Amino acid sequence: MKVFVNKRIPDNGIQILKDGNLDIIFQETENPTHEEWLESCKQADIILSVGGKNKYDKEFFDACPNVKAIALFSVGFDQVDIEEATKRKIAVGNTPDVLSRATSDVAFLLMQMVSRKVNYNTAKVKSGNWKDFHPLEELGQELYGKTLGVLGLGRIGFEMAEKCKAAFGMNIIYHNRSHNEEAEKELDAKYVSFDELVQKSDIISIHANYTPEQADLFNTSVFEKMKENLIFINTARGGFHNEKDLFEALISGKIWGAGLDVTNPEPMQKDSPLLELPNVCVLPHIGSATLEARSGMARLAAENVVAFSKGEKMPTCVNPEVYED
Ligand SMILES: NC(=O)C1=CN([C@@H]2O[C@H](COP(=O)(O)OP(=O)(O)OC[C@H]3O[C@@H](n4cnc5c(N)ncnc54)[C@H](O)[C@@H]3O)[C@@H](O)[C@H]2O)C=CC1
Ligand SMILES: O=C(O)C(=O)CO
Repeated sequence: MKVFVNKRIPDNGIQILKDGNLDIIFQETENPTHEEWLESCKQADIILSVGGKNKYDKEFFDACPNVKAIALFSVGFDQVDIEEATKRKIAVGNTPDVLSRATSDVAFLLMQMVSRKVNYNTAKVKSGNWKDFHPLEELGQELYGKTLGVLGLGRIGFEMAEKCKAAFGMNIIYHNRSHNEEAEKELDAKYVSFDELVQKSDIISIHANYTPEQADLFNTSVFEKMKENLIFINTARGGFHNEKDLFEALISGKIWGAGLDVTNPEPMQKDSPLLELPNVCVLPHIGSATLEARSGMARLAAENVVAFSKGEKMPTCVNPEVYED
């Protein structure tokens, strides 16, 4: 079978594909146009897909009837119309668990960077604007004993809550599709409604899976209900927050600060007004960017490809219904 790999992935993944006797098609150009990418997809039976830019929807499946499976190099699968893929019996795999530590580390890091305005303060030193010690300047806020609100307490949300509890003795509240009994037992996490989460949290960290129905979930009417000291952290997907509304909430003092690893659009425009604010820290979607996580992702994605090519079930399949008769 032919597998199309649209970006270079760690060597351990390529080795697994070679050992699985797959015929590998690599993307020839560094920044392919949509048409160039689509042409390569048309030749493949399986796509090993890196990045969130390429969408796998009805239009794509119609254009590439030969494609039988998609192995994503990500745990998030919002770039795929899963319902449509399942209808066509196209198996979709993702890369859970191996990146939970790295991604929750980034959420934890952003929370601390924002709480002490690290971004702004390092820029101050670099620009020569560090003048003198002042008792009233550059005051941050401490995180000890605060309430962390997790939206989407799954694999990554759990690890973020665990770190916040261990490091800062935080109270954990969460809103999820269902109760997370492990978190309730081990972290004393309390299930709350979305409204309660918004009103009671000192820090909100988003770790839910994104769907288009949740676009702009965090908008002015939601920011208005938050505490004034609220630190907003999004490492899930940029579509969850409305960037303009977030900016307004920050400059009007409705909330205190924001740390983003994901933006809408990505990459963020370099003239985004958010980048001018002292209590904001933006990272370029680096949640899973560690050697360890990326090699785990390469392994899982390649194993999904090989399993599918042998007629076996993908080990980490998003839509296992495709294997039912
Ligand atoms: N910044 C980065 O580099 C990375 C970002 N991510 C993002 O993190 C997300 C979460 O990953 P995992 O923790 O592995 O997924 P998961 O599936 O283990 O956890 C997500 C949880 O969110 C819940 N959920 C979904 N929609 C919800 C809603 N509207 N309200 C409340 N709860 C909701 C689900 O029930 C589930 O418990 C991914 O889908 C991806 O978008 C993942 C890895 C790296
Ligand atoms: O895995 C994901 O969903 C990412 O966003 C990148 O690792």
